Amino acid sequence: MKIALLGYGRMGKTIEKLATDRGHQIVKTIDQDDDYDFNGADVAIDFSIPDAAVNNISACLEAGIPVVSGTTGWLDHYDEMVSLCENKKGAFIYASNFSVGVNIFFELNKQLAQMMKNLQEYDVSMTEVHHIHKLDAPSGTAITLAEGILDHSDKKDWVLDEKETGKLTITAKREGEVPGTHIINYRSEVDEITIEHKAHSRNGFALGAIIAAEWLKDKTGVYSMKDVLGL
Ligand SMILES: NC(=O)C1=CN([C@@H]2O[C@H](COP(=O)(O)OP(=O)(O)OC[C@H]3O[C@@H](n4cnc5c(N)ncnc54)[C@H](OP(=O)(O)O)[C@@H]3O)[C@@H](O)[C@H]2O)C=CC1
Ligand SMILES: O=C(O)C1=N[C@H](C(=O)O)C[C@H](O)C1
Repeated sequence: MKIALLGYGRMGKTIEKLATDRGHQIVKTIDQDDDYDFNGADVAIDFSIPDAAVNNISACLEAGIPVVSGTTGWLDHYDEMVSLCENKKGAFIYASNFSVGVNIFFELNKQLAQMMKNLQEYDVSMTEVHHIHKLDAPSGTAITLAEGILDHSDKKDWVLDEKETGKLTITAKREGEVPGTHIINYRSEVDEITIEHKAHSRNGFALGAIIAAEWLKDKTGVYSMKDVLGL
């Protein structure tokens, strides 16, 4: 498979290594200020920055190239990208987190939230920990987890680093080179339940994105990692 990488930072470079090991070819890396010449790519993978994701995804869809995006912090424009993909009869997957483990964790989180739904004595909160270079907070993964909780809760919204009655608190910590840790805690006066996903490196995110690209290459439509993994 011929891959164009949009964004050639920590994730772009990790994907390059793992994709090459799987027999794929990186035919183009597009970083800031590059033009959108995809050099015959079969598929594009975007791990760039929040401000660039919409232009990058649009350029792929306009060029008829299936696109996998893992960039976080741009989701106010998600519906526009879905419409563009449908208009162009293109192919598009976004995931806040491509690792298989986190996608299992998303399902576990929803099941736990469902079980805790009527147990008013427990208060739920979330903590995410990432490296100091991360531009957005809370993480995209934390927002997906929060949506999974809010769907089964009296809480109406989430708040970042604050406590507000009726809202889910997400605490975002930035420490050293932490690849990504997400913790959900249900606490009552008598006990607490905690579930945690801790990435040991970026390899899980990168491998998941490559698997998504392999899966998407010959399809049209808008998909999620749930479709890719059959969850
Ligand atoms: N969904 C998932 O599974 C995961 C998502 N992420 C997300 O992926 C994104 C990238 O993370 P990471 O690799 O760590 O970040 P980096 O900062 O290491 O890489 C981002 C790269 O994008 C480049 N860039 C800037 N502007 C553009 C542009 N217009 N077009 C293309 N590239 C551009 C930057 O170039 P320059 O340095 O020159 O500005 C940089 O090389 C983040 O949003 C992060 O949250 C990360 C891990 C997993
Ligand atoms: O910026 C990162 O590094 C990560 N970003 C994603 C997010 O915002 O959820 C996924 C992962 O946690 C690493």
